[in-house]
Amino acid sequence: MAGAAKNSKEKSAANGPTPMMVQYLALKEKAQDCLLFYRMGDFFELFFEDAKIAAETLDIALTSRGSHGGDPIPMCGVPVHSSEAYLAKLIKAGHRVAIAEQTETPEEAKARGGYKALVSRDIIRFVTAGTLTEDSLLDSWAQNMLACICEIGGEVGIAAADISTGHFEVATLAPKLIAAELARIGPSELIVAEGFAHPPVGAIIRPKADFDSASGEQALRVHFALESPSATAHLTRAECGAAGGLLAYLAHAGQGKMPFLKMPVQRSHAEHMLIDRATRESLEITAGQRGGRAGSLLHEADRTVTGAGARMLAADLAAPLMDRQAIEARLELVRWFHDAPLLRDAVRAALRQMPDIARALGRIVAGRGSPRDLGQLRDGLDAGRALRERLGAMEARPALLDRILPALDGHGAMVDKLMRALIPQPPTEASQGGYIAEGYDAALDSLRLAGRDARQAIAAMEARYREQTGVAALKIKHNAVLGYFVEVPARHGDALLRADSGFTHRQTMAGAVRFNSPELHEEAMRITQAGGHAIAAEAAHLEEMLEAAIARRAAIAASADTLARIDVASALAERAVQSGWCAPIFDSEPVIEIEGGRHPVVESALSKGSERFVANDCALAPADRLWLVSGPNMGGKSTFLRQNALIILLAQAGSFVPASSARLGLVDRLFSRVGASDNLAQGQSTFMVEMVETAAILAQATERSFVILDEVGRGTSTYDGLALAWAIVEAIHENNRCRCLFATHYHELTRLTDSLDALSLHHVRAKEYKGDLVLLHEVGPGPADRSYGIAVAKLAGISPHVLARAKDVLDRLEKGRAQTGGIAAGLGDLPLFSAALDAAEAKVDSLREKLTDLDIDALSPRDALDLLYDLKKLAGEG
Ligand SMILES: Nc1ncnc2c1ncn2[C@@H]1O[C@H](COP(=O)(O)OP(=O)(O)OP(=O)(O)O)[C@@H](O)[C@H]1O
Repeated sequence: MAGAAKNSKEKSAANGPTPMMVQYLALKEKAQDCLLFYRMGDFFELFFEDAKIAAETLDIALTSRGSHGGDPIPMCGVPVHSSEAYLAKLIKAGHRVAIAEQTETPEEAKARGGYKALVSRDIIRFVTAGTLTEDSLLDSWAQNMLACICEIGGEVGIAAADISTGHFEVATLAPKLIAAELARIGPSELIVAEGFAHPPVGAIIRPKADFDSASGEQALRVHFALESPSATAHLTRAECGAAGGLLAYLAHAGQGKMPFLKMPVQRSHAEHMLIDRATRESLEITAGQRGGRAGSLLHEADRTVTGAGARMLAADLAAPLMDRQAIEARLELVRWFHDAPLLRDAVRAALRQMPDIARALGRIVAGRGSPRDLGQLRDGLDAGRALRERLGAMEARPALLDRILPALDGHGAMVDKLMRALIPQPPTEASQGGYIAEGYDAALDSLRLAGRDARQAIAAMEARYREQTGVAALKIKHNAVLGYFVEVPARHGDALLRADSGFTHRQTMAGAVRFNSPELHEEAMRITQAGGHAIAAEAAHLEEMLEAAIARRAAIAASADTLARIDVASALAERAVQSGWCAPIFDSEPVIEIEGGRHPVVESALSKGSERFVANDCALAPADRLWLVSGPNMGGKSTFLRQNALIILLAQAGSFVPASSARLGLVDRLFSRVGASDNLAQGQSTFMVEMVETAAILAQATERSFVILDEVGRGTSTYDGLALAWAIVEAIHENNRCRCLFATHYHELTRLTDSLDALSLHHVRAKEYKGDLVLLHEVGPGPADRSYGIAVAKLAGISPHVLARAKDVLDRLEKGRAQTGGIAAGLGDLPLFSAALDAAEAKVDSLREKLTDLDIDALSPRDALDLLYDLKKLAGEG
């Protein structure tokens, strides 16, 4: 095994652990529940439980080395040069890793403590899902958020950051809104203060002291070098606490080395449409059912051409806006690109070539910047400058563009310097040099020239030696251990081994003999010296350029944001053109008037099979705000419900929408309860989940909200389900008074139109043609005439005799329903429903009234007979 320590250090001494083990255990103590990558030469090695976990996750061999307390020590290792790939796998599997590096060379250790001295090691970094900056460990199109929450004085502070780009935000929330806010942020790592009530599953608990609001505010001031206390005065105590917790965690993860962060943006949850986790999942906004992007709205809408654009679009869709002006500003920019196809193409072609400067900057500020990262800044900022000139020269620019374009200015001096200093394609690895361009530094050029001269001299020497010795196979080679040497095949070795040959023997191999010569030694020295000086000179230039980039980090990050916004707007314009999406119009009234609406994901799936999507209208307004949608299974109810929710979401994110026209009143909260998704992993039954989510909707939906409910109640027995659905519709109509689409198979619910005046009935059309069911996917007014369940079963291929039997059973059930009034018989007693029944009861009561008022003794036989006729008539009418 490479990198193994000396045996003497590994064996367990009879009287206690070896010095190496003592060092390892101390580092492991510091690493706590993180896996410890312990550097040994060219390997990172893991021991004990860590080794077992890593071997299993990485599918690498588990061996053992030495013993501890009498037991063999399990061990596995990964080569340092390929460790990123292994790290990525461990992080994906949910682990965190502490990297323990050698902090001195073996020579330094020897000089310090003699031959047996152990090289000192320390943890230099914790690699965790939320603190990554490496390209290879991140998805270019997705944000990578680290979030932090704490509670101070009854309020919850949230701080969230993507350190790969420097994005940093804080917010204060009421505790009940935490889940929705976390669902929007979608952190890959969540930090929670010790003692936080009900920490979310998987959260990492950190000491309470890290979240102290006064020290948090102080930490912000120090980190951002803020001189005036007023710079943080707008932040709440909860926000300062959360930001402090986040900074403390980052300092811990980087072991003092802080990553790139912009000044925190203070968010108010009222800025965004509130969308809880269940709604996000059911609408598949940024992730499809299987977790990835496939099948999601984001996937369907995304035509961005840069990683930064894709990340911004994901963030926009995750947080639709509530500010009409801000939405309209975004829309204006999309429309501008929509109406200018040539410009759009040119801008997208330019953006496509641009490197990801936000992430390059993130690596630079985190202290892991490479020549390649500087090359990316150079190319990205230069292309940004060209784009700025082009767009700035256009007429009738949208206001938003005018606002963001200036952020592309001001990098001229830096870009020019990087252009002169760097070669066109600088490498990621700096240690070998070669990335500073010729002509940038005369001293460096002459060092390189000296090296080149010496290499040429060595090449000439090789030719001369061949001639001199008569050995045509003689070669001058180089390796890391010997440096330069002369090599001849073994059978020619004797000629050079002679004392007067001018060569000194260095090594005999199986098939070759290796020599040195004073002349070769001299040239080799020249190369090494010149090379070493050249590398040092390049490193000094690199350092200086990295520092310069760090000093300009805020301006570079602002440029990256501008480019991302231009990418998002031009991509949404492209998407709109591709499928004929329209610009939504906003209205101050809480209306939803959508004509020709489509579900973008279903439409695109159908178009792959050359099927046509049937567009449908939706018209909700205060006086007709609750639609009950019925119709056959597979008829398109769920699709209709979702498409309206998605159209609203796209519109408020500043996108065109898949419809022929859309007039919308802003929606403050969007709720969707669609389908019965199992949540067994969390120990809750389907029905329980359904009710928990519905309860949240009833508690939170306002008059400005939009709710879609799909077959709520179907997760339990028919009677219970109908009863709940009934009560829920009433509550939404009477209490929440929000816009709502409610899909149901309970035909009985249609009776609610009698009592709920803002409720109307709609259905998805179907017809039977030659005994087969044809689903038209058209939404029309009125209730469905029947449920077609058996016809759908026939479509699905249920065998004819099972269908025939089902028909018999259905006939009997329907007969029973006719006789008893069905399962909803008797619902008229409900207070809200009583109006309809009162009319009937009024007639029964007039009969009773007449009988009660009657004085039988005062009646003549003739009057009695007349009265009987009257009563009979009255009863007949009842
Ligand atoms: N407007 C439409 N145009 C064309 N095809 C559609 C349309 N709406 C739905 N479909 C097709 O019908 C399928 C079923 O739609 P959906 O799931 O919305 O039906 P549903 O009425 O909710 O069914 P169920 O009651 O069984 O849940 C979709 O997967 C899609 O292929």
